[in-house]
Amino acid sequence: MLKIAVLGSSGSIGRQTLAVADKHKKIEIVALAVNRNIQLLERQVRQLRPAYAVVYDHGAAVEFKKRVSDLKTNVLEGMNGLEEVASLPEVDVVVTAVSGAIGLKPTVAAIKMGKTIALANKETLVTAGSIVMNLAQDYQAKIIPVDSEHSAIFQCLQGEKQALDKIILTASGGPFRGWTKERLKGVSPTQALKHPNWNMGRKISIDSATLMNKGLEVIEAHWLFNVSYDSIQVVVHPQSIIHSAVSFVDGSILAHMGVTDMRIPIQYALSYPHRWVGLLKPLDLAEVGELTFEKPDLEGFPTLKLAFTAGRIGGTMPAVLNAANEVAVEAFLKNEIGFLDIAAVVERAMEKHQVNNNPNLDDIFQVDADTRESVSHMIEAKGR
Ligand SMILES: NC(=O)C1=CN([C@@H]2O[C@H](COP(=O)(O)OP(=O)(O)OC[C@H]3O[C@@H](n4cnc5c(N)ncnc54)[C@H](OP(=O)(O)O)[C@@H]3O)[C@@H](O)[C@H]2O)C=CC1
Ligand SMILES: CC(=O)[C@@H](O)[C@H](O)COP(=O)(O)O
Ligand SMILES: [Mn+2]
Repeated sequence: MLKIAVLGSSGSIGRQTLAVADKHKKIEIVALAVNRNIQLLERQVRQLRPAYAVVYDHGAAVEFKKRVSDLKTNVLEGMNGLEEVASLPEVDVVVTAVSGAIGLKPTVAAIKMGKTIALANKETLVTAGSIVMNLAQDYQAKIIPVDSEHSAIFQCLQGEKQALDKIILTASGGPFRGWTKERLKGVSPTQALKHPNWNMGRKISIDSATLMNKGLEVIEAHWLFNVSYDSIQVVVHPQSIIHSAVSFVDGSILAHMGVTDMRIPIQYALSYPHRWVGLLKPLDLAEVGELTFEKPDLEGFPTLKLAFTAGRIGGTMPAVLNAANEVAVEAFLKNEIGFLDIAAVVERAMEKHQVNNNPNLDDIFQVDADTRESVSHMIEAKGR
């Protein structure tokens, strides 16, 4: 049996992970964790009977403990709870499927116990990529990407990493591909949440609309595959059939294709280095028809350029990019700022930041907290 802990079990990736586990009876769920969606967590716990359930939010945890007092499940709360289940000796794989840099601490806890991490939470690598990858090496913890592009690249590179020349990261272009800046000014959260190809959580959907998702993925790819930023090319591919590609030194390009369903990369992260029979009807290329490619619009969607800049500067700068973006996306979703303000706020936070080139984890947490505070003030002042 493969014993797993799912951090973020009520979310898009978390629910799809449980669907994969349900199909493959060789997976046992040891722990589930959410922030505050205790309605869904209760259903999951009653069905799956994990040994542990974590509710991050204190008030929701108190209520949840009452609701499941008839069960043997140990209910934990807060960051300690997340770190505890990520470190359990009986857990083989920790699926990090929480949204945002909150995923960093439990991922580090899991790494320090030498666990295998099925990593969906890209913000962890954006915020502290160097530290996380070094720790993984020191503690011999494996990080298997879940993000569709990185799973694609990981699969293309099996056995051939030495001959890699370039990573070709595909981007759908989001719901506003081809829109002018003028048109983008007035877009609403409802419009921005409508991704053309994927059904995802709210934060990543907004990131896809601004192209920040691709920027975060560039930094994620840099750390996962140890490639320079000059060797990462972003190509807009509106059909999202090619999930990414790699170009080798001899000029050959290997691409990974599949239907737009995250259960495939989630399953691969759990089955690696093997392949299990899939849950879905495979892609029918004859039905796909056309695959098209174009250059990203860096003027209309400046977040991608900002992410390349933050990645190249390195040190604490990517943590600033990420924290500022998380706060700005939240504010956009609450209609406190406009769509184009997201990039403007991130750019301003980066301009104000004094980079620490060699941060430790405490420095990263401090920069993350300071950026959130200063960006919140920036947004408040804008609203006045
Ligand atoms: N969705 C997708 O297709 C893809 C997602 N990813 C990445 O995967 C991650 C998850 O995305 P997605 O599933 O879409 O996000 P969702 O918003 O759908 O789900 C987020 C999950 O994280 C939980 N969570 C948030 N904060 C905490 C916390 N402090 N403690 C415990 N749990 C917490 C939420 O709990 P609650 O419900 O209680 O708030 C929820 O279960 C992100 O980093 C995203 O970028 C990557 C590729 C594809
Ligand atoms: C499913 C997945 O991995 C998402 O990150 C997806 O790639 C978002 O699509 P775009 O950011 O390319 O629009
Ligand atoms: Mn992705």
